[in-house]
Amino acid sequence: MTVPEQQLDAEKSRMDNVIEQITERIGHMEKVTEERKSAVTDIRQNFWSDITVNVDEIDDIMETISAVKQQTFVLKTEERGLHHAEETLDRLKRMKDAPYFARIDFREDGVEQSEPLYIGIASFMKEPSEQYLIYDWRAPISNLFYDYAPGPAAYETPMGSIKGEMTLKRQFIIRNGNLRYMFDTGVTIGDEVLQQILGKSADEHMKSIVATIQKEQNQIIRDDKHRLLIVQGAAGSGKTSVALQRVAYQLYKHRQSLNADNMVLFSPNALFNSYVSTVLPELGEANMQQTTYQEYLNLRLGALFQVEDPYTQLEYILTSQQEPGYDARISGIRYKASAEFFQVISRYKELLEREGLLFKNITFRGRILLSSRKIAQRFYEFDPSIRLSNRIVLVKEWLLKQLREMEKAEWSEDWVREEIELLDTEQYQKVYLKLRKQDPNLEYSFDFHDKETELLSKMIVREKFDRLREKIKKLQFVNVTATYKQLFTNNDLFAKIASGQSEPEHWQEICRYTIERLEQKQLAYEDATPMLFLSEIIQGFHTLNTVRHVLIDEAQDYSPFQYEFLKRLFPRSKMTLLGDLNQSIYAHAATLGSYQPLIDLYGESDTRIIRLTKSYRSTQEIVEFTKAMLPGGEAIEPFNRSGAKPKVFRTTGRDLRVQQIAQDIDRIKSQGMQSIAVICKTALESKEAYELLNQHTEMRLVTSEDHTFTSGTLLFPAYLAKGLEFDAVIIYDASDRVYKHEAERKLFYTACTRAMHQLYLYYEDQLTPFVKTIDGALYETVL
Ligand SMILES: Nc1ncnc2c1ncn2[C@@H]1O[C@H](COP(=O)(O)OP(=O)(O)OP(=O)(O)O)[C@@H](O)[C@H]1O
Repeated sequence: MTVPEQQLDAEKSRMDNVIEQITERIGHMEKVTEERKSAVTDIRQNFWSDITVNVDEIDDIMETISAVKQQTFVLKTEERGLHHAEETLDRLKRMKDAPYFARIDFREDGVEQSEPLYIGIASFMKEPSEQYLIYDWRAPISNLFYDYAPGPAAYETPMGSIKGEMTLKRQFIIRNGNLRYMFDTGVTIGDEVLQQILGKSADEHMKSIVATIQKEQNQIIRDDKHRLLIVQGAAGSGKTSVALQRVAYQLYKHRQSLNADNMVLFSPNALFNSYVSTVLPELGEANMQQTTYQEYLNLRLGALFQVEDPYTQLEYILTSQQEPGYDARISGIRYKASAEFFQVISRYKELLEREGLLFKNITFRGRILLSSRKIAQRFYEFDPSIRLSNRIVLVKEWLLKQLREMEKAEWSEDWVREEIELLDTEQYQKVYLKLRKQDPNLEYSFDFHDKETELLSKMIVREKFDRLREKIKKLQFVNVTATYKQLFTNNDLFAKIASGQSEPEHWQEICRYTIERLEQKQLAYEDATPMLFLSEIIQGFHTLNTVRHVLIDEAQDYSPFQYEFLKRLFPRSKMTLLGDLNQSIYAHAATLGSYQPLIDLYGESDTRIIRLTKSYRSTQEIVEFTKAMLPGGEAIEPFNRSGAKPKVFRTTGRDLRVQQIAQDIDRIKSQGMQSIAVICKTALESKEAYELLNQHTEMRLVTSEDHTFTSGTLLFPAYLAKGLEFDAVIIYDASDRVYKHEAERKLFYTACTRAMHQLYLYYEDQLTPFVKTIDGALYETVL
């Protein structure tokens, strides 16, 4: 709806006025920041000169400590003040360029006049009246903008619901302090602004969507009631965007009790982390902790095993169909990801409380000091009602005590004398000084040599035993690997604890494969979480209690087993899971065929599922084309933005295909598109494609080792492109020999849905059966 000229002028002059006030405030805050900076520097420089250090008497020492504490407190307070001033300044500078993006006029019931309210990334008040010139988008009243069209409306406050009428809803696009565009809207949030935003080129960083959050997305951002929030959203429906705005919202709403360090985002890989890392700072918030599941596995298990990453596992699944043992591996992956296997490990724990836990021999210089059998005997002598992990602690203490006795027995052993002979001067010197300190006249006494030998012996033995003690303190005497392995070597044991479950297909082969890898100190990705879980329940869980909110993007890629583990890892946390079952690409995906296992985690009453069906990323043509690949894809709704039809090229031979792709890339670039992705099925295919294509046109090969996302022409396997988006996507080889098996459908869909404006597919002979639309694309044959 166009706005009359007169109102446009009024808005412009209001905006200029607000910017002027922001500019003034910036000036003021710059001064405040400078003053605080110099106060902090001053305290740091004069930290000790303001304190009288006196350590003569105990009272003096106490007084000195108290003065240091006092001074530290003053410094910390000033530093906090400086940090706050810098943050405010930074936010004001950001607001100066675009102070707000919306206006709503709201008349509260019982009040005559409606109030205009302007909404921006943060609140701004007129001084000294404290009248709001801008409301933070997260303030309760701002909810009106996201949830209502003009007409009756209401918003919630801590004091209750405020009802009234929205008489105007207006949107602005302000850039660099200039009002570029403004219009009044009748619907919840007008399509015009969104169309402009979505029509732009892809960026190397994700953008914040605060100005155009849609009603169904807003529910996700503001949900505060449920322990577990599950978002099932179509490709491009804004799941990642919403997750980040949700973090910003939570940080605002619970600013007294929550900070960015209490929130963790699990994302698929480091590349994706780099892609989303700027959204929160853009909103003036600190970034939450960002990690990947693999990073956590490596942290916990990396010292003991070579832990396979999910991409290596996936690469095997996609490329090794013909290899012996393939079906057994797939069956093993599925089983070890399942809730059934989780149950097996839980029942195993109950059994281990009574019998079967394995320990390691404690050896010293090739001798067994304490045998695993003896340790096990001691372990099972403790009262069985004591928790497994507590009994381990008791065994640890017992072992340390035993060790003290054994250490003494070593002092007079021959090997100690031999080691003394080999000591260097520095070590001798150390002992000599120590003895002198004990008795300055000692070196003249007749037993000096004996004393020296005694001390050296103790020193040598202690050093060696310290290493043993260190291992015992880290509970390395428990043989978790062997205890896990037992499940695969002892058929009777497995049958006993898995009773009631049907034996997984290819079980004997799964067992062989598992044992073989463990013996090579390799941990297959499917074994990593079960092994870690077993280790935690035996040795005590390393819970992360300070984390209050966990967000998991690409949630469909985690298994029920992993969710059970994460639930225990973060016992005090809310969870937001954002996923799309249509983009499940892992072999264990079948174990999460629905969200039921997730609902079971915290129970129905503590769980909410929200579905997002509208896709914003791609043009209507691309969405129509891609949704036809999915059974049940009809439910996906494209956002109203039109573009070119996807193009499908049939070529006669690989060389021609490569030439055609290279030509198309150059043409797309000449149209001004910044970001182009050539997507292959696997890393293997990507390498080959890169070697061929790079001879014709410049591009970057992306691998799972990459940490930074950049724009330009990138080439990578589909699974690494997850969560990302590009102006144009080129599917390197869409032939049916590449994408044929049903298990590859979702991978293919994921690859195609990365395209925002243009999509190209190339194939030879036969096109993949997953492409169904005939009218929705342009078909061409290149000869
Ligand atoms: N309300 C919105 N306003 C503006 N842009 C939006 C909105 N919602 C989504 N988008 C845009 O749509 C694109 C897709 O969003 P996002 O990546 O968050 O979707 P997704 O559901 O996580 O996708 P996928 O599952 O395919 O990775 C992004 O460019 C995002 O900025």
